[in-house]
Amino acid sequence: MAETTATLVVTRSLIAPARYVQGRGVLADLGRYVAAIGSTPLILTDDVVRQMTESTINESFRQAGLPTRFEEFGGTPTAAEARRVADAIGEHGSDVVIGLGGGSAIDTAKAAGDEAGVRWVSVPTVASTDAPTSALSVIYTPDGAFESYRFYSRNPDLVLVDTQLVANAPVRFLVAGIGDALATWIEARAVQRASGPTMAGGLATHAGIALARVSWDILWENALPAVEAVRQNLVTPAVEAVVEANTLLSGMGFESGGLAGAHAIHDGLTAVPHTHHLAHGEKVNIGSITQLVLEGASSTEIREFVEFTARLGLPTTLTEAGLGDADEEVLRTVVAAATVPEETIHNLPFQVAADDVLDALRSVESLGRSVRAEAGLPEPQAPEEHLAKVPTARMA
Ligand SMILES: NC(=O)c1ccc[n+]([C@@H]2O[C@H](COP(=O)([O-])OP(=O)(O)OC[C@H]3O[C@@H](n4cnc5c(N)ncnc54)[C@H](O)[C@@H]3O)[C@@H](O)[C@H]2O)c1
Ligand SMILES: [Zn+2]
Repeated sequence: MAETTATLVVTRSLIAPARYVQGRGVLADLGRYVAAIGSTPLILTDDVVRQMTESTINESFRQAGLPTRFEEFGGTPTAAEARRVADAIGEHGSDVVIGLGGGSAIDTAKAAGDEAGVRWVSVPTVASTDAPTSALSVIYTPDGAFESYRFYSRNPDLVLVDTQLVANAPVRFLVAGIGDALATWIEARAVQRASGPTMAGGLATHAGIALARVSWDILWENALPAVEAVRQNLVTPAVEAVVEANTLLSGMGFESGGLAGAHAIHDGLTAVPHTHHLAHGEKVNIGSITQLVLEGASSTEIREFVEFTARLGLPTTLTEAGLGDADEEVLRTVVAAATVPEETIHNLPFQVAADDVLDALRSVESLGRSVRAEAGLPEPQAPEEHLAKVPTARMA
């Protein structure tokens, strides 16, 4: 006879934003969509993004009968910045907060909205990460090192992407977003093999895994032509496809499919200042290659991935990550941070030892160099000192 003790229930879960809207010029409709969510929005953004969007938003909000209030974003999603913005939400009596810009402003808006108890909306102006769709924020220390994930009970009420804005931005953002999105399938399939937990909680649904896979397929087909188009600020079907892959499919795919090695290595890379010139998706690409090596993927698969991402302009060597001449102690710091017990690297379907991760990471340098040489691509370049911490409008 069955006992009446608690049973271990295996759950599968999928979470998603309430609405996703993408299209050229769609920022002009933001007011109409936001009016369905709240009546006193607060827009969190920096000066660069405000300048390129303010007149369109003013007009859109005027037509929708919404007041326009901007709050200047401090630049890093720290706990203190989230608190400050939450206080601003309370002060102004705002009932919805809009993260406008890159992943940092968007993550801060989510954190602040959660603290203040209001709804939140993502309006990415670059397709550089899959942050806009997720129900979590990545929180950093004031020095830019990974601190923690913060999970929320819901995804954004709206994600709205204007593809013309994305196409007008420096192409490096789109390339970084492709790096972030390619990792999604590499990680989701590893989590599936391990029957590991996803970021949404529980095991992955078939839908979550399928979204991760679709994102990968779209990128192999469309990433190179999309990058070419965005160099010329063009919105082509390939650009539309890649923006959706980077933002929606990768976002839902990683959250409901699971993270593993690539993002843990990314988090580890943030622990040393050498890599701070890289965008999120660029660091993730070093993580993807490291994970492929660590899990013993076939040499053909690894080399194809390295060549494809090198052609896109993603870093594929330690040299490009600023770690070309880093001593063992620096790499050990990266690995120690990547392998702390709470890290997603432990979702891989085998025991992960720090020494194995260290060697996989070290192997990336010669691997990346030899693939580049074979493919006739130029030698990797070390970052220049003057490069900013994140890509800005100055860096095409
Ligand atoms: N929460 C999640 O699920 C998740 C997922 C992936 C990444 N992230 C986080 O996202 C952050 C990285 O985001 P990011 O790579 O977008 O960088 P970012 O948000 O730090 O910086 C973006 C920069 O681009 C500029 N910018 C924005 N739109 C522009 C445009 N159209 N033209 C020119 N410049 C423009 C901004 O002024 C800003 O300086 C990291 O904090 C990372 O942890 C979070
Ligand atoms: Zn990511």
